[in-house]
Amino acid sequence: MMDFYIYDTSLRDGAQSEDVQLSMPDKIKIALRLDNFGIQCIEGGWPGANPVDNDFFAEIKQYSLKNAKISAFGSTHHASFRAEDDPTMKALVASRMPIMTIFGKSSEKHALDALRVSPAQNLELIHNSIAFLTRHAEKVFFDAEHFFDGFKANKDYALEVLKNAHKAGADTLVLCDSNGGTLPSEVSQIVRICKKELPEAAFGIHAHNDCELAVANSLAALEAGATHIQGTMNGVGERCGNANLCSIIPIIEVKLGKKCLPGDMLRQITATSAYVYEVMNMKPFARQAFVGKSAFAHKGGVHVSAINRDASLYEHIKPEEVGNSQRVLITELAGRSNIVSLARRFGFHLDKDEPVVKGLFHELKTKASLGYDYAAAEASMELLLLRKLARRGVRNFFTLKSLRVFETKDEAGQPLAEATVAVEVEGVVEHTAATGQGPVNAMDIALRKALSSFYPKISELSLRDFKVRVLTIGQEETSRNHDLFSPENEKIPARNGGTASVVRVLIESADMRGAWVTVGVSYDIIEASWQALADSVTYKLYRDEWQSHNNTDNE
Ligand SMILES: CC(=O)SCCNC(=O)CCNC(=O)[C@H](O)C(C)(C)COP(=O)(O)OP(=O)(O)OC[C@H]1O[C@@H](n2cnc3c(N)ncnc32)[C@H](O)[C@@H]1OP(=O)(O)O
Ligand SMILES: CC(=O)C(=O)O
Repeated sequence: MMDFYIYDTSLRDGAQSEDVQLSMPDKIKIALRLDNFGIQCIEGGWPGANPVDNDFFAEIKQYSLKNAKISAFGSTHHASFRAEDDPTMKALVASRMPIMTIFGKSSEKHALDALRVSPAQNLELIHNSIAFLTRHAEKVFFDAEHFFDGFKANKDYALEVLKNAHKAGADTLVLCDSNGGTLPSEVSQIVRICKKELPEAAFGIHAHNDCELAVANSLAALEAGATHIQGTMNGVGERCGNANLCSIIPIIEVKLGKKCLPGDMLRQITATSAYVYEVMNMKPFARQAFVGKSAFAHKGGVHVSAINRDASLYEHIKPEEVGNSQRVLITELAGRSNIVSLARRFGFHLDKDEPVVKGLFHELKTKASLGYDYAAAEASMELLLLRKLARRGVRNFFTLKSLRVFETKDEAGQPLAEATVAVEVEGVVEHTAATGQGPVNAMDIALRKALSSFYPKISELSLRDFKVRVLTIGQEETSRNHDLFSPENEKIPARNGGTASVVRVLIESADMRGAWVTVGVSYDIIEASWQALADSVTYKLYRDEWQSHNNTDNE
């Protein structure tokens, strides 16, 4: 038995988000994943509103869901029809979904200005629509749209709407902060009054995030007695979004010690959030509470020093509880503790005072201050660490003997890039040339050609992303850092901004085992790209060798 009823509206209100457009198969994929995750009710869309939603309701019937019931959403019937003749009501019934949710106006202003019906007529629309649908669904939920604004304008009318909906047979009265402008203290107070006026009714909350308060408002309602919470995965939704279930669910389970998911499904929430982002074709929000990439990422040396002693000193819950993990970042704000922690991740137990830690600390910190973003390029950081520790066979798989890149135009005036590369592998020099779509592509093709006879698996490597960023670190900053660190520190020659700026290149590469990111920094974009490319290829070769070495050991 769950303490709270989670109602997901990602496929309906989430799809009202400006940057979300879901196909029918996308909706099915998300619904199946949310069912698996343990959501109790999934609002599929508005039957009759568009072909995708119609197809979704037809298709979802082919699946037997283990946790969720699907709800079909719509409005109260139109004033010009009787409930039984209204197209929206008919489409809801035709969907044959077990749960039907309708929204109706709970503010006089909305009845008068948006619907252009009298407040008394609005009450009739609500009553007739709910009474009609209760004959066709297992449950009917009533979304009291603009409830909090309506209550503040005319408390008696807003309460009359709820009483009317309850009398008509609505199973849950869902109080909506449709414009997202209500404060938690108001939500709390208003929900308590509603519960007092209708002690036998079940209450829900549907909050929007226009004041960044949707989660806080949902929790305020829940603490005041609401048991049904509507929200979306990752908080997607119209305007600034809906209450984020990826925050509400962990708060209910971990902070309040109540249940809203079966068993230990909470551990799946980070993966489920990522899946929904992927299907919605959205970039995940790194700083998202609980499930974001940065939710348990530690950058400051002081923090890392403390978490190495006890993670709870800077973590409010254990990341594993929500299926996330701790990350320690190596940046200009790192201390030696960051290095110790990083090394431990790769299986090396180092002491903070070991010379190798000090050396690594200086090198990583100086490079970070010069623009090498090791938080983004973890593969480059791993290579640097392993090289410094001279462990795990990170060797020079190849030595660059020469590199020439030039650009010309073909007869049609199109740009043509050509690269020639000479590399030495175990005493043998290989010299190749290639043309490409741009200088980096040409360099990439030429390098792989040169290495392919030595390392045939190089053909598995693909470059997935290439990002260039002009850095704004000033020259003064570089010299200040040189005072701070040892003289052998890498120096980047003077830069004057504009076209002489230093650039950072990040390359994301992949093979069948996964993806990795490498970095290069220089005032010369070709050199920065070369550094990132060389690290990418080295990382692939090192990982393959390490893997086959481990497999041999295990046989
Ligand atoms: C708070 C919310 O998020 S509610 C959900 C909002 N979501 C959507 O609107 C997405 C789906 N909507 C649609 O596809 C279309 O709006 C449709 C198919 C539902 C209706 O399209 P149309 O018939 O062309 O109407 P249109 O969208 O221009 O206007 C909305 C109509 O709904 C009516 N309406 C609005 N709220 C309600 C309500 N609670 N009860 C009954 N009717 C309502 C409006 O009065 C208006 O009808 P009118 O012009 O006759 O007064
Ligand atoms: C019902 C709904 O989506 C709202 O009031 O915001």
